[in-house]
Amino acid sequence: MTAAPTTAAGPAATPTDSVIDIGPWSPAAFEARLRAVGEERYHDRHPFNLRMHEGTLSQDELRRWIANRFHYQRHIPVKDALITAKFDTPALRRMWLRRIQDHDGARDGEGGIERWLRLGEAAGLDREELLSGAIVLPGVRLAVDGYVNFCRLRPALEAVAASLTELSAPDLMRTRIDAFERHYRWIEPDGLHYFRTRVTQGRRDSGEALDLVLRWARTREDQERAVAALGFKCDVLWALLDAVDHA
Ligand SMILES: O=C(O)c1cc(C(=O)O)c2c(n1)C(=O)C(=O)c1cc(C(=O)O)[nH]c1-2
Repeated sequence: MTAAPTTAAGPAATPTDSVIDIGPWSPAAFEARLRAVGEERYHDRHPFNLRMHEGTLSQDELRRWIANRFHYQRHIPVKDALITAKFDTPALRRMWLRRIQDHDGARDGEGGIERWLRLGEAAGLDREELLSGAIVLPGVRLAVDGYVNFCRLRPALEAVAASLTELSAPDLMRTRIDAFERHYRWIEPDGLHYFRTRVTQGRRDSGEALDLVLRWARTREDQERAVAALGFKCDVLWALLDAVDHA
């Protein structure tokens, strides 16, 4: 190997040194990096989701997924409460509290958690069994704990960036609704209401979160942390499906 040429002033710049740029990415380049993480690592490519979409999951497999995903759903408002507590303005807290209300509803019998329970019932699962958490797999518990604790411990920028998997979620919801209507007709159609609601909610939530992340990440280091947070969240969703797939 040849050493890099030196000058009297010290080592000369190598071609690699000359392209190192530690300034922040432009907003467009930063957004492209975030979107690329979703395109490469989102769980829509997981083998379990691919099988779901092609219609080859058995009834037991689909029920196992619904029961285990319920564990994720019921923890979303918990992690959103942890994120809300990091904000120091009423406007930000109001924005994030709406997410909690989307899941918990304004009263009993409303909201995303209730709609997910109805999805479970439409698939023949017992509401009390879902609520008991008895059928949650160890790997799913760990993945969900990982996400909640990430949002508990990391700064607001990273916790909000982790939610940006939702940039890819609306497309996945449409694919899923289509697959359920076509291949899994044994599930009562009313049960799909959760997914229909999430198309609009996911688009609005991810748009708001993206605006915040683009605004808050001023340095390259912040931007890289945000990209890494989104990569971590992709791992959470992937690990959850690994556990369901290999059960
Ligand atoms: O079914 C899915 O594939 C899926 C994915 C995601 C996601 O990308 O994190 C969410 C949801 N669903 C969802 O229903 C939901 O409420 C939600 C909240 C969040 C979040 O991180 O704040 N992600 C997701």
